[in-house]
Amino acid sequence: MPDLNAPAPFSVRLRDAVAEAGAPLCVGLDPDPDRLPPRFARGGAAGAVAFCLAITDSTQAVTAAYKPNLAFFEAYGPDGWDALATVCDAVRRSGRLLVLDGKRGDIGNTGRRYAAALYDRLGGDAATVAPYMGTDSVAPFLEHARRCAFVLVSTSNPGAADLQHLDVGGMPLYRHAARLAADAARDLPGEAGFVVGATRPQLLADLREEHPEVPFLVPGVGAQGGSVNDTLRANAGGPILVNSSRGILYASSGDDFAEAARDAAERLASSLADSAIRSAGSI
Ligand SMILES: O=C(O)c1cc(=O)[nH]c(=O)n1[C@@H]1O[C@H](COP(=O)(O)O)[C@@H](O)[C@H]1O
Repeated sequence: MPDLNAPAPFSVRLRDAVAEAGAPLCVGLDPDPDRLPPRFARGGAAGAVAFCLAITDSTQAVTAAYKPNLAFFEAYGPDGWDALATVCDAVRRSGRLLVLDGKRGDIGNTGRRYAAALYDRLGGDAATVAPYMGTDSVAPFLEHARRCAFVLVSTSNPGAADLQHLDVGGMPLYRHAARLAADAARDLPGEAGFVVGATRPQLLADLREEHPEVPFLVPGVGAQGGSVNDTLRANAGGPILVNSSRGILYASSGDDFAEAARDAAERLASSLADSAIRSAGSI
């Protein structure tokens, strides 16, 4: 008998979350003490929690997923773990997808503990995973049914070119990373997704052509300069989450920060929705 209470596969939940939000918007939760409004910055880890909860409250109507970046919580020390757990609870209660961005990747038995922390303890629907230790380092994140391992395939930063774009046996290394993740997921219960930066839309288009059904997590719009239009055109209608962190979180540093974040999220969501319609028309 199927368990009717079990959550649906990640791809199904992604499709539903995007339909409910009206756009494939992922809001990154990167509470940076140097950027928080002063009254939150003074509050340490508790200030970061209060700030993130104000952001999730004000943006959730148009948001399909939230992506806490673990670095911004871990930097608070032991209190940071509690802060992260509180923010994760709030996201789960909101019904939005929870993507945990820790960029993990290690030998198998260590990887399994990372996966237990992110999926079982914190309740993440997905986690970001670094693939450069190979298949056995990605596999622990694919052993959990209904979860998605977003593998760092083609990242948004300038240094992506240092290794990921190198020609390896007639094909750039990032395409090997994508195939490795997709192949590993075939024999395991979890799903593989790819992190693909918005800053290089041609690479996104190439990956989408080869992997039409794979969910993409796309950071790099807004503060890093990637274009929403180019991203959605290159994506050709595939499953996608487009992340913005600083462009939403720090839209204002004043007392109106939550309203400013809501306005920024609404603007980005509506430009994502418009671009998706335009690119569907041009196919
Ligand atoms: O895995 C990620 O989320 C990620 C991958 C990547 O290639 N580039 C990238 O910027 N990120 C993360 O996405 C977020 C981008 O933040 P903003 O540039 O402020 O929108 C940060 O949390 C980064 O760590």
